[in-house]
Amino acid sequence: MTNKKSNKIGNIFSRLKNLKPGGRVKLILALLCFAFALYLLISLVLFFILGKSDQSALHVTVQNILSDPTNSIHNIGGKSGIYLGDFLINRYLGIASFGFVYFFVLLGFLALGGKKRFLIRTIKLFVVMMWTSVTLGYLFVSFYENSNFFPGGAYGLYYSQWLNTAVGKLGTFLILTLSAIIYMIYEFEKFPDHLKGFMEKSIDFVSFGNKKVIDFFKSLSFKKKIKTDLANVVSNNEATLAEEHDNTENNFVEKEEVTQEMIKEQEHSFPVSQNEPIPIESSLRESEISIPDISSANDLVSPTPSPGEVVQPKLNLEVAEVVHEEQVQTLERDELEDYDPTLELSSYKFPGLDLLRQFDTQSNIVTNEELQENKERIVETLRNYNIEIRSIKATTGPTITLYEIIPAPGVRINKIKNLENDIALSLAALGIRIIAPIPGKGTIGIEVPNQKAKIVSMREIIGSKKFSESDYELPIAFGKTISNEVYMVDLVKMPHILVAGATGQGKSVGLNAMITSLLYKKHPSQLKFVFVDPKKVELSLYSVIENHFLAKMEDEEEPIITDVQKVKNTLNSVCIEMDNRYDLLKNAHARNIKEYNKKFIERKLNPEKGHQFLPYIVVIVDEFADLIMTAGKEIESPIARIAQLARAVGIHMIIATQRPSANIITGPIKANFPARVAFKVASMIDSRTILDSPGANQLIGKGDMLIQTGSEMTRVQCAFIDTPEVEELVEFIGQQRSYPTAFLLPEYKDESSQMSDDADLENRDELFEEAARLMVMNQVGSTSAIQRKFSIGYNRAGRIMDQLEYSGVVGPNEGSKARKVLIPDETNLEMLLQSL
Ligand SMILES: Nc1ncnc2c1ncn2[C@@H]1O[C@H](COP(=O)(O)OP(=O)(O)OP(=O)(O)O)[C@@H](O)[C@H]1O
Repeated sequence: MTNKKSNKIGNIFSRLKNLKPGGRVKLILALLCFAFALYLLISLVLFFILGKSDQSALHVTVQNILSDPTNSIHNIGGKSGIYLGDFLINRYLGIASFGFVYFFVLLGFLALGGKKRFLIRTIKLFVVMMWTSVTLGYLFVSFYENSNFFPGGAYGLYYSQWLNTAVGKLGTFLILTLSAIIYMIYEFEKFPDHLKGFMEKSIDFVSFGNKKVIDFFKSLSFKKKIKTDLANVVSNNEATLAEEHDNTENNFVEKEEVTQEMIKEQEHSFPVSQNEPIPIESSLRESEISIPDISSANDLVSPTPSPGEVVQPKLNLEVAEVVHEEQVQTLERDELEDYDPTLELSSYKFPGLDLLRQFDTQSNIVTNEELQENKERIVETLRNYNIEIRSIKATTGPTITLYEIIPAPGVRINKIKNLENDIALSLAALGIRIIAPIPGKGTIGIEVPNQKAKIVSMREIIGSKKFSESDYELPIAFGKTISNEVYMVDLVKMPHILVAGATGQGKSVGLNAMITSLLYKKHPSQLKFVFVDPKKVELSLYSVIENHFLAKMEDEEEPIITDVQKVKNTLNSVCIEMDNRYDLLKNAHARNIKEYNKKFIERKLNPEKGHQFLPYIVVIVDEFADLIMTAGKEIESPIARIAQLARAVGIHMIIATQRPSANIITGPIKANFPARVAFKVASMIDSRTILDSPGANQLIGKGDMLIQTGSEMTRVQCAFIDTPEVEELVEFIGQQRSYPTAFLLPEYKDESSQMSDDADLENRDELFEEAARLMVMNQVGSTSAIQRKFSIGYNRAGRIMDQLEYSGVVGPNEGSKARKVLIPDETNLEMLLQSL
């Protein structure tokens, strides 16, 4: 070990020997500066301490320093020391002259290449020295008379007195204080850094571990050799002070890009570990704070030095206090605020009640006479048929009055029911309906139209507490019941509505009322309509709210779809939207749109994975009969599909027809539209088609309607909203800031263009072969079987089926029957597949 150490020392000297001439000059200059700084420091300090006893020497001049060899001087700096002390302290800047020591230290560093900020530091140093000198001259004038040393020097005294004469004592005081404050403000932030830098440099300077020296060595040309030394130093982990320089040097060699500033940063951030071996940079740092033996990190006890070994000065290891980071109870995160779907149109203003018309409702009140008259006639007619009644009660509605009677015991209900026409005759009124019994009441109801019907305005419905406070997802307010209650439903629960009524009975007004209630409650981000209007006039009003509330296919120009072919495409596109939404719901593990949107709002779903806030889509089809008559199954199939499945994904339908005949309202449609709304229809058969019971044929028109939800049937007077009101409403919405486009529905390829794709067996669907095997195995050609088995959408399954047909696996479409499978077994199928 001793040999190793002496080798290392030998290396240092051999390196010094190899210094280039330029390097040597720098080193010599630096050493001269440091030596002079030290000499000056000692001389100045001793001038203070021994100044009195060296009084005689105060008359030393530069000439007699060398010529007079007598040495009666105590200052170990000799005559020169005394001269310097006297000159700098008394005749020049006073105590501030100590700054010259620092100046020579800086010069030394400059010689070693530490050019950085030399000039600034020097300027600052002289400013501070001058200020100190003047201030001390100002404060300690008396010293100049009684003492052998002048605190501010002659310079300080001269300028303080010059200031006194110029601005007076107070002015001088203010100037000196103010300049000190200004300097402190400038320096305050940097002061700790400066102090630290100064301390480090001083320590480095004293301990020979100075970075400038290291830099100096670094710039020399003996890197290779030092690298080898480093390997030894690190592996043995027992470096001497000199070896640390090797380490340091080598570290610099390997990381030549590392700047001095970076080293400083590492110095702050380097972790202290007592168990792990100290990495190279650690040894560098420790060397810089003058801890010579880096092995002490693992082994703090130094071995007893053997003869010839260089004994290192024993240094205390200062262990930094362990910092205990404050702990928190819970992890605080910047929680993202909930997503607000309305944000994009946050300035959207909901329409106000003032857009709707107020009707005079007072003049149409049913009078008492009318009620009495009607009561008498009912009682009389029944008596004519020997039917006695125990009590009769009238409830006046907007269009009709309900007379509830309780017959005498023993009267057969059917008997009263059969008297419908007779009562109508005696009352000379149309639209009498007998409800026998009224469900859940045990009474028989006779609905008699009022002489003057009262118009139920949309305004009173929208303005009702029930509507405004409703928390329905998709509230639809229809109008008022017989008992004058606002009748409203949640479309989400319906989930689709079938509307029928003969022409002129209030169907269009009814549709407008439904749309209006939704427009009054929903923000454009929450609801989109798909309007299908083959009559082209009824729903065209709504085109002005295209970019707010409408949905359409991208390549579709008209927002209201009127062309039958386009209706077909749009409905199929809604089917695709439905399939897409199901995929999204499945990925989000949500059972319905409400859950899905809740998750999205709470930012639990990643938009980058295709998730988005899903608005409700309400498809409104006016004149459904026209469509079915022209396009038949092509319209019926997507409508039935949407009606069957779309509820959970927020797609709802309201379809209206003038002709509620059995060939229009077919089984699949009826089965999937449990909510029916009937305006007056032409015949009892029509009423049965729409409501599965008579009644709609007995209505009085003008918005008088029957609403059937499940088994419940309610007679309602539809709210009235006329065209100008609707125009004003949509105008109000339309003029507001909107989305750039309508809500875009997915692209749907028309079947005729699809046929070429489907027929193209080169581009067979990847599920084609598996689907073919499924068909052959089951011997049933069913599209829905493909859908179910492979969990794919209707359109894709249909395409696969077309490809199967084209390749001869299954036969052509046979309507409601399943297709024939043309391949008898799997062996034949495999042969066919190979030949394709
Ligand atoms: N709720 C209502 N209250 C009062 N009057 C109404 C109401 N609904 C409709 N009417 C009256 O009936 C007329 C016809 O209504 P509407 O246009 O809605 O009938 P429709 O069934 O749509 O007819 P079509 O099928 O021929 O378009 C209206 O102009 C209006 O005068």
